[in-house]
Amino acid sequence: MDIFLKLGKRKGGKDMEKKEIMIHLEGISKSFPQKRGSLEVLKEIDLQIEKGEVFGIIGMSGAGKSTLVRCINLLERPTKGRVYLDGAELTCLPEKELRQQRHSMGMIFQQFHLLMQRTALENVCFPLEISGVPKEMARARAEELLDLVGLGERLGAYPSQLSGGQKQRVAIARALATEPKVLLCDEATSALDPNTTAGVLRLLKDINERLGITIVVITHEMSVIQEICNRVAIIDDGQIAEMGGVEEIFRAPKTQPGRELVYHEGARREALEGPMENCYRVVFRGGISGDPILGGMMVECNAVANILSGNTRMLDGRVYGQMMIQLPEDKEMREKMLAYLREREVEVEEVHYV
Ligand SMILES: Nc1ncnc2c1ncn2[C@@H]1O[C@H](COP(=O)(O)OP(=O)(O)OP(=O)(O)O)[C@@H](O)[C@H]1O
Repeated sequence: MDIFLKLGKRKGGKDMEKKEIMIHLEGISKSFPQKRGSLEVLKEIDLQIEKGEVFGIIGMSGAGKSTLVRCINLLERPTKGRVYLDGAELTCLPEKELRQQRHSMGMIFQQFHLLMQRTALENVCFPLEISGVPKEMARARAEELLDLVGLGERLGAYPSQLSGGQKQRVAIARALATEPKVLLCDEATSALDPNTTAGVLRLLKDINERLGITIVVITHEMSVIQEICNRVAIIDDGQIAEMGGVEEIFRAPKTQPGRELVYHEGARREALEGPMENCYRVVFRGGISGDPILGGMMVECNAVANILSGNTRMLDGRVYGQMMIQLPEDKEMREKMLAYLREREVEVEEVHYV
């Protein structure tokens, strides 16, 4: 298998770069038998995740995200296709060797899955003990990892004595115990409040940067993707609808599932509010509080835009603002206003619901 992916020319003008691939899914399909026939949950998924990147997989409920992540570590056997990890095919391995390879993939879950009768330290020691690491060594490594996740002072605490965010930190330390190449995160922050979520995401990013571990983030929340991922695949009905850089997809999603996730965080507003006329999504560099471009447009054109919603996002260290606006019915006036925005390098796209 070719484990190098040619990326082509990048924005900064760098020449062709070769990136090594950590996870390669080739034509993955998965069906579950039903009383009558079968349910096709994944359909011919092709995906390459580079070494050292934080890759997001996003989709609405039932899209097949969890099944996909379980096919990566082969907790679920794909019906068709091959899975490669760091150049080695996993799908052809006998169960014993596969168990060995699974140590290269740590996983964390929404519900933490900690052993409630064991302390934080014992939870982290557990995978080391079952893989035969001597007790003292396991303990030393577990202490080091709990320190890394900010719980160096809570080694003796039981899960019931820890907050949700702390439990997830223990789970992260446990997942790192076997020194995996990849960390799979299945809705790891979905049970946490926004502040705790931000802390856990910062920790994951830090682990990615410090340890160079490839991270795969499964989520239904675009804000999670925007916070830490480099690239994202949007899954819809068991297929990849769209894939690309997070910034690129935020600025101009190309597919309907992509637009629903970016514009409305996955809520199907169309069904709730019905179509609207003359509505546009505008994306500004530098956030929406900086240059008063919309104000300038209204003064210059002597017409009013109805501001329907707006927010600011930080993507890869750069600030972007997005707004949903409604422009006047008069076509000539609308075009004048749109031209004003486009001249100022604001990205504008007509939307049919907000
Ligand atoms: N073991 C199974 N047997 C039968 N059907 C399954 C099984 N696992 C998943 N499914 C079905 O596959 C579809 C996709 O489920 P999956 O959990 O992968 O989606 P998801 O995108 O992770 O959704 P959610 O975020 O709601 O968990 C669903 O219709 C689900 O009922």
